[in-house]
Amino acid sequence: MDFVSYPDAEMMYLALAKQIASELGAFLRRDGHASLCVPGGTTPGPVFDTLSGVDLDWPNVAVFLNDERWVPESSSRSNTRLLRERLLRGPAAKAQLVPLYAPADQPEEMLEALSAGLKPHLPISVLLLGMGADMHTASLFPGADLLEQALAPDAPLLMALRAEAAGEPRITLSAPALKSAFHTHILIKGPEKRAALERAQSLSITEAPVRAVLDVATVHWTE
Ligand SMILES: O=C(O)[C@H](O)[C@@H](O)[C@H](O)[C@H](O)COP(=O)(O)O
Repeated sequence: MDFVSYPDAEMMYLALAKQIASELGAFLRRDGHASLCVPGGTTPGPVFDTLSGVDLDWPNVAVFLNDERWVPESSSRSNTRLLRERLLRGPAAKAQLVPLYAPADQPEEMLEALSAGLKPHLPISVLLLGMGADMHTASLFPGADLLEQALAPDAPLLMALRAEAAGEPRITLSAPALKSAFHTHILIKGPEKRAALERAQSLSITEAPVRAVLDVATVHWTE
């Protein structure tokens, strides 16, 4: 794991947005297309604000979430809503949004259709992840009902998971799908998450699911 500590949040958001843009740019020049997989939650908004204004060949960038809470976009809990409001604006409005939600009572009903939409965009060019203080990443929560299956090397691309800490049912990329990424960044803020990250390194992967990606990730942190 690489660990980068920044003097303040503003510098971290700017540096990370710049790095992601440059990694996407390299894929676009080489392959003509790229994919960007991003977290929801409260931390990444300012990175999205900067990234959305960067001049890139956005129509050839597929953007999708690491995971989604099973709520419609009208809910303030919707990660898709966050993406539309903070990332898919300005120049980045031309990116292709690959959905991780479709109206249905339960995520299981949509797994097949959503996986089919996602498959053409794998492996992920650039993966940005968040992490909770409980050491979950994406919706790989400690104690989730299907955690072991989602961590297994032969896990399907997308899975529906339920966990007490998660609130709603979740849909999430599985560990092997996340691990396929060419570039992996984890964005965390504050002393509690830094301590959790350190603790994660001595725990098992089911206790600290973020370990699934730690050895290939660059962690970006500030107070
Ligand atoms: O839907 C979600 O909640 C996310 O995708 C999740 O994995 C998030 O990245 C972490 O929970 C950290 O969330 P915060 O940035 O809000 O602390």
